[in-house]
Amino acid sequence: MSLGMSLLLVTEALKRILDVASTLESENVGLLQARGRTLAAPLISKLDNPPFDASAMDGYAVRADDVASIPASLTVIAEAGAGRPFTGSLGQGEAVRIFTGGRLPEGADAIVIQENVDASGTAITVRETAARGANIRPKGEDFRKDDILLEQGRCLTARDVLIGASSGHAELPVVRKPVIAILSTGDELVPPGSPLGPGQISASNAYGLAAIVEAAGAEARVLGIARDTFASLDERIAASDGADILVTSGGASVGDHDLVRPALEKAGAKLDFYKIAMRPGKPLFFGSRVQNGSTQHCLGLPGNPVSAMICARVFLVPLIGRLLGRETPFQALTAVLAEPLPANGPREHYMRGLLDMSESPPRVVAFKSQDSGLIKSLQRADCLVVIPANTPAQPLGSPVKVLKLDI
Ligand SMILES: Nc1nc2c(c(=O)[nH]1)N[C@H]1C(S)=C(S)[C@@H](COP(=O)(O)OP(=O)(O)OC[C@H]3O[C@@H](n4cnc5c(N)ncnc54)[C@H](O)[C@@H]3O)O[C@H]1N2
Ligand code: MOO
Repeated sequence: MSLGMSLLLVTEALKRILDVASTLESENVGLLQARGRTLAAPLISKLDNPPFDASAMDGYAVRADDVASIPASLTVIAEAGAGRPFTGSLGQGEAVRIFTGGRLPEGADAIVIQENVDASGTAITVRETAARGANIRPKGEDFRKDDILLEQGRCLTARDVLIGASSGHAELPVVRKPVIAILSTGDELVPPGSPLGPGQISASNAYGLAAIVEAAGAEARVLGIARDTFASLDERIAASDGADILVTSGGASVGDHDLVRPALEKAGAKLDFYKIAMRPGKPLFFGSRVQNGSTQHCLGLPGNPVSAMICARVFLVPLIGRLLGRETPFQALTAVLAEPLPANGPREHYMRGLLDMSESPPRVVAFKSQDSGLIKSLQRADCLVVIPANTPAQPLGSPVKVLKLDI
């Protein structure tokens, strides 16, 4: 465990977090519950699509040879609607009335659309030729039985669900949703909407964090607010039993009331690291504890709402991704500074800013004030400008790494 002044680099901290996490077990869910879940195995088609040669239009199934010279007179011998196939066979000079989705009758090899036909009882006159295969969707044209349609690890979209249903699956195997317990700590916190007493503030972190957790494909279990006492922390930590990750906010620093780490250690957690070379996010800690044979990862976020949210995006979202068996890298891009930046200190700085993608290369401005108490600037920002530790002052036009904020 790294303690005291040895601050871990952000990349190293992230690696250590991801290295100890592995994909959770899978479960089957119905198609209506599948969107947003992570596919636990490749999706293999059980069917050909279409399952039979099918008409793409309303009209008449014919033999292409019979309509090679027009006008052509044919006799309608039967009807083939969708789901009501004609089981006989079509001979020379014959046609079958067919509708979109109807199975192509044996003997037919083209569909003439009804707009090109004059009908009088069972006698029809075809006014346009139709080439072999015209308006027919051949069996298996789209996909075939045993084709791999979706790769394992995909976050299922609406279109994925559609193809799951089309390929004969009533349920899909998905990775179990990680359960993320979220614990707020601090004597000063009151639930949002409650009147503030002296020195109190609105406890916002759990709500922002729960939203990130849900967006990342996990289930949030909000544990409420623990007071700055071991008794209160012990009780709330116990309520996290069974959760895959326990995220705490606040009480991570060095103050007299920062009891979260000792309380977690009391509850059996082994700390892996504490303090990282990141701004905001210096007092971040990570560890894990084993309960009833399963591992619970413990991520301690700083209390400042901006720090908590940025650290959740940088560390918690990839950790959830790892439990789900999918990669969720931050999409880093390079932009140039539209305003100069002062020299950076000893921590990698994740600066809130605004990105202008309409220029090439994109231009970015980092806000002047980066105090981690300023919630409105996080809300307004659309990116984080990442400045490595100890970078000297940078003039306008300098290239910088930028992470788009998608939270
Ligand atoms: N002497 C030092 N003081 C501090 C250091 C340091 O290295 N030496 N680090 C600073 C840094 S950096 C940070 S970040 C903060 C984080 O400290 P904690 O994680 O212990 O957070 P708290 O003190 O509990 O809270 C900080 C701030 O955030 C507010 N807060 C807490 N929880 C919530 C919540 N759920 N919703 C909204 N706001 C919350 C809290 O009221 C405080 O204002 O420590 C520095 N100090
Ligand atoms: O690292 Mo703290 O999160 O800057 O305010």
